[in-house]
Amino acid sequence: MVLQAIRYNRGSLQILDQLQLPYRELYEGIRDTKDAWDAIKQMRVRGAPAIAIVAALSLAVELQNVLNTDGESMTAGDMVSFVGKKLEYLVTSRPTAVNLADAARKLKTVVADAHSRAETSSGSIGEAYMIAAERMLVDDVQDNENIGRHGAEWILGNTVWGREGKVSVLTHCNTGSLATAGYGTALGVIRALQSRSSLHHAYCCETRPYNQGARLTAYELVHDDIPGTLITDSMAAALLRTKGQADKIAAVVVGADRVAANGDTANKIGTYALAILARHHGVKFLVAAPRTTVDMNTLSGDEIVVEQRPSIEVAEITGPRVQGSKEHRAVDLDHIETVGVAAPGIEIWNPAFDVTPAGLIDGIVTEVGVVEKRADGRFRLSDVFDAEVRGGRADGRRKRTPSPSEGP
Ligand SMILES: CSC[C@@H](O)[C@@H](O)C(=O)COP(=O)(O)O
Repeated sequence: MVLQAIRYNRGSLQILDQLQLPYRELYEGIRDTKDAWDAIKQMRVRGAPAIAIVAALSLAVELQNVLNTDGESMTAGDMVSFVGKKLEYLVTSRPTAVNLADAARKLKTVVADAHSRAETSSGSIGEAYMIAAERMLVDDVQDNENIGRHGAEWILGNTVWGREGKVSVLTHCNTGSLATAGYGTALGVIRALQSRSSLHHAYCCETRPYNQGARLTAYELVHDDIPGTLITDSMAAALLRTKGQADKIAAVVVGADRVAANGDTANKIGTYALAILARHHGVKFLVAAPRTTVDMNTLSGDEIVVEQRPSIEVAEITGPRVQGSKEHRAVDLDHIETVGVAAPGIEIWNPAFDVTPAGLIDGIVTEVGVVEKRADGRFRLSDVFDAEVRGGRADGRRKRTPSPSEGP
């Protein structure tokens, strides 16, 4: 059965509560933007594309209810300002992933366009919003399948092990069906390699402090019968050194929360360390992300605001009590416990993301193809909006928005 983290029908939205995984598959109703804001902030839903889509759909659900109850009394102008305010509120839930801000910007444009039409009303504007938000859900899955295909082809064509036919890949955090509308980005590349029988093995890092790798990626690998092994983050160097050759580890593939115009990439904390390791060991380092993650308005990684998370995420771990003998361990879902793992009183630094410099990245895999560095050693990411990339298609332009001082 295909993993579905987001369940949506017009007027109804449910998310798979990721804080309960991998032990419990519990869906939770999202009735409005407040519910979505809380779920995003508390990381019951996480992952850059999933956050954006859940936020957008939560407003679609809220609008459906508003139109059913107060639709008659609302003018078209009321509706535009209602949607604008709700989108601005949603964007404050988590700062680093750009997909949410990008979705909000696009949806505001949809609403403004609907308002400018001749026979405009609160109902027609709400309808235009809902159609656009629903489209995002569908498009994200399609984009991820294309990312998977381009990434798999690139690895198979650009690495020694790939040309021999089978590769292993190391990944970080969770970038799969749970972090997106479906299929996944970096995990989509792994799925695509597996589907063409070109995957030898997938390794995933546990991803401290929140353990998205241990809890979510490992769960997806097991769910999809993909040969996989979990390592702690601190084992990555030893893995590449001792098993890199024997296991044909051809690439480290990660997702992204924001790719700046020069290719610097914000992703889950620990990604930068993996990029340095990959370079040292001659392993390719790929970032897999849809174009909604590419932010042409952020010129370099220095401009990316990295979210600081609460210190308890480092100092404590929550999970079900484990019982049984050494050989037969069993989790007791009736006893969820939080235990300390740090000395009380110690100061804690907990940035959720780090920025990998473009110089350490070999390719940025998007739904329109893989962007590689040009002869001058730099990425030209505007190519993804012109689709001048390998195997690309020509559509979806989104260039950097000029600042007022730059003129038209
Ligand atoms: C396809 S999701 C890519 C990234 O969003 C992912 O790797 C990541 O860093 C998620 O961070 P999270 O803090 O769990 O939302």
